[in-house]
Amino acid sequence: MAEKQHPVPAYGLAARDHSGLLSPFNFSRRETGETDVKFKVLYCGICHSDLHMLKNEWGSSTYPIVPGHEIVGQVTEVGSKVEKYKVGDRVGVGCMVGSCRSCTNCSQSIENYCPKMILTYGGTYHDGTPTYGGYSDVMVCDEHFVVRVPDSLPLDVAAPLLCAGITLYSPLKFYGLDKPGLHIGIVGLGGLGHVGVKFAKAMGLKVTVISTSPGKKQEAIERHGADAFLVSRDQEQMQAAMGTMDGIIDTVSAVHPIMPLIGLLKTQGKLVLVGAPEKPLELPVFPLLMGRKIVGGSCIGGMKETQEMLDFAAKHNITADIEVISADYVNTAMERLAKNDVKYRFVIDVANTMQAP
Ligand SMILES: NC(=O)c1ccc[n+]([C@@H]2O[C@H](COP(=O)([O-])OP(=O)(O)OC[C@H]3O[C@@H](n4cnc5c(N)ncnc54)[C@H](O)[C@@H]3O)[C@@H](O)[C@H]2O)c1
Ligand SMILES: [Zn+2]
Repeated sequence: MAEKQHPVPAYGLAARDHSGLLSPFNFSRRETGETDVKFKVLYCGICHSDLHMLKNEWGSSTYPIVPGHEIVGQVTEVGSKVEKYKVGDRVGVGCMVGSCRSCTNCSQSIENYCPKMILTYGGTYHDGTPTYGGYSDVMVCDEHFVVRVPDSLPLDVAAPLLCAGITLYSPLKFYGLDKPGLHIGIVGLGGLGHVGVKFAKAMGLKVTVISTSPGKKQEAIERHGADAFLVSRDQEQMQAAMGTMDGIIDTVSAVHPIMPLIGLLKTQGKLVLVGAPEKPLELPVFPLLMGRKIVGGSCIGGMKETQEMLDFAAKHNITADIEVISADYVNTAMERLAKNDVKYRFVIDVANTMQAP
């Protein structure tokens, strides 16, 4: 029984099956261990991955699922060996809550690629119990997987940075697409895409948004700071932009053609996929060979880099554009997210709207 596994009562929203419908769920969290931080969850962002997981679109979901990996809150208790945090601190937890801490990847601060990485929800913790995410009132997490939210960032608009922010920041850095003056494309102006534009602009890049929705052009440019906007279905526009980009970050959540994107790249340009469609994409080989082009992937970021990203966001005043919702709106929010009807991230006001009855 999830309710009795651990001593600390917790309350949240869970899906019981692949209908993905969320409803109230009583469960429990472990006692605050020596290196654990316990915090009251204040806000939690809704990532498209939550939707994929709720509906078992990746085939790996086990129910019940309490989603949520863009979690921010205030520390209420710390274990005796915790060094970095104290009661009252503003903290966040992203997509992972554990890893082996000893493999090559862990020792290089890329715990996100540890073969034993433990997801914030839908995973199994070291003690054998299932992990539950941030659509819940309380969180307990080892301090290594907790980050500090800088004081200048309001918590609600900072929450989406914990996943969306790091998912765009990390590939820009790793693939060398962070050099001022480079031209990059960002495909999909959703939760990931819109913060990606902001990070890329703060790095001094020229940014073109590539989208199927012409209606997003004005906001992409005026609100998020993009330099240009391409409607991916407009052949003429796409043709005119061929061979102009040093890199492209593709955030699209559904199956889509990547051939036109490869065409937009300069010789030796890089197409980085971060969106996670449920089915494979078709990979045209010749256009890659002819321009020595690179297709890569990227998955969130390590803990050190996640903290660096938050500090960078604070320095450059980067926050997400959000729609704050109450807990009882979450199923409607999921329906809207599935229809791309969100500007640009839903964030649940957990503290004020999610209380145990
Ligand atoms: N790699 C990672 O570490 C990582 C982290 C977080 C999310 N993701 C994945 O990234 C994807 C995007 O997440 P998000 O939260 O930004 O989602 P979102 O729904 O906010 O944004 C997705 C964008 O893709 C666009 N889109 C959807 N279908 C399309 C299609 N067929 N053609 C063109 N554009 C289309 C939408 O209009 C929207 O702008 C999801 O698949 C999610 O699971 C990956
Ligand atoms: Zn996410």
